[in-house]
Amino acid sequence: AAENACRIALGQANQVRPKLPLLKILQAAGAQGETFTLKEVMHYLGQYIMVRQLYDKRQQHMVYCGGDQLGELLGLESFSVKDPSPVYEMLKQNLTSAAV
Ligand SMILES: C[C@@H](c1ccc(Cl)cc1)n1cnc(-c2ccccc2)c1-c1c(C(=O)NCCN2CCN(C3CCCCC3)CC2)[nH]c2cc(Cl)ccc12
Repeated sequence: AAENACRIALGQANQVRPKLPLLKILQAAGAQGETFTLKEVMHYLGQYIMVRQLYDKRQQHMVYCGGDQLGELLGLESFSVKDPSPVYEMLKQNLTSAAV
């Protein structure tokens, strides 16, 4: 009924469309397609960091992304996963709403 239609519409509403530089990073981590939920974007960025071994093996909350496309996108040499603000800042610049 109407609430279902609304739920379906809202379900679509939380899709985001990464800009090309971010999309390339997500695809390098195995992402398919061009629109994602924010949760999926975070998952693939985490996978990317692991696959590219950008985190410090001893201090595993530290990510050293200088020299990597991720660092280019963040404008950072490194960051701690304990302070997500630079990542959210980057996402604000690199995600557009995919609402129909
Ligand atoms: C809470 C969450 C988070 C999520 C977003 C943010 Cl902006 C900060 C923090 N988080 C906590 N540690 C990590 C992390 C740490 C090192 C290497 C990879 C991921 C993550 C990140 C995830 C993720 O999807 N995390 C799932 C569980 N993680 C636990 C850590 N695990 C690894 C830790 C290093 C050793 C191998 C396992 C992987 C699964 N996605 C991210 C994307 C970015 Cl741009 C940065 C960090 C993460």
